[in-house]
Amino acid sequence: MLDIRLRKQLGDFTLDVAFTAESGLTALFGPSGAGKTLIAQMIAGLLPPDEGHVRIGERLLFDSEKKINIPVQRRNIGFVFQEHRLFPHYTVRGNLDYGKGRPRKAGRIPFQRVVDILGIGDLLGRKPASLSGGERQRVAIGRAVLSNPGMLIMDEPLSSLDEGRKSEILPLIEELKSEFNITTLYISHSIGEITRLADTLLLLDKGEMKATGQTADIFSRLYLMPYAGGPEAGTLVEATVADYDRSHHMLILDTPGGGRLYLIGDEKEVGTPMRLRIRASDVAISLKKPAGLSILNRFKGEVADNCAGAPGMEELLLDVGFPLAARITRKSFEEMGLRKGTPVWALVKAVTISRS
Ligand SMILES: Nc1ncnc2c1ncn2[C@@H]1O[C@H](COP(=O)(O)OP(=O)(O)OP(=O)(O)O)[C@@H](O)[C@H]1O
Repeated sequence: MLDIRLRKQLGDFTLDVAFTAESGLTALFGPSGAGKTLIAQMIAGLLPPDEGHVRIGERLLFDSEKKINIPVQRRNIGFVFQEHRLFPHYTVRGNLDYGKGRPRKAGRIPFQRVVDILGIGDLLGRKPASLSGGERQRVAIGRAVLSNPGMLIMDEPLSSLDEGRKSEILPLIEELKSEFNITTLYISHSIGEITRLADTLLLLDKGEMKATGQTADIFSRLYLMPYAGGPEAGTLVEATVADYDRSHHMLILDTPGGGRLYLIGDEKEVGTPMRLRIRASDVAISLKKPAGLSILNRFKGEVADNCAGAPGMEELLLDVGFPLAARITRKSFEEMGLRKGTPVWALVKAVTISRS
């Protein structure tokens, strides 16, 4: 459990935030300059807040009123930064051993298990300079986890990597998360990373918290669309595998509203839950039941809400048994005469849906 309140004035910039988060992975998301790194630094003890408190579980690390300020090295927080920051003269094993911390209540995190999950067993004798960027970052993640931290702060841990490396490491972070359940604050610009990993989302803008809550819930709040990802904004759908069409390499899922959703992908066991992301700009709207179209995903519903988006754009929230965000032109919106309650069909191409 995190319980945080921070106030800090730096020149013209005011950061004033308060939030709590259960254990699990909490993502801190917001545009450049929002104050994400400042929050991380203040929790870590690298920068003193003007006012506030930092509590992780039962440990009070900072309290301006009680004049408590535990120094950074005693806060027991593991870090992963954008660049790896490994010790160049140590081998991979030396780097992993370096951070060894006190065992947590739940016991010491097993070295071999972390090495296996991260796939770095063959690298133990090598020095960081001889590793690829992705390998170095896996070692940096391993070092942070093996320090048995009370909390992990990951500040844009994948942003220096190319897409291929990112998609290799993301599932490893997911596996570490589910296996060791370390309270984690994960800072990222990437909607894809956040929707995949985060249990709780903190949406920050200009030093203020715009929203906090369950990730899927925040992504379905229309008024947050401008903050929640710009062109990447959209909806998270929690669906369940219902069937597999092997000849078309296609998963068939049940959505919360009962409608079927088609998605390209490898076979999964019936009943497997999947979190999917549908970008608002990938949703088209029809007033009539669609026919003669290639688009497989067709959901019947109605307009639940709407608001003006960027110039020329309209943001809509559709109720199709689950909340589905759609972004269309203002021109289409007006020509179709859409308003709250208008019955519509929502269309989503199967190839645009990504596994979150
Ligand atoms: N020492 C400082 N003096 C004055 N202003 C500062 C100082 N450090 C940071 N700031 C300002 O505080 C704001 C928040 O900075 P911060 O680095 O936390 O943003 P961020 O959300 O992490 O951004 P990014 O995603 O680009 O890393 C910025 O406007 C920054 O210019």
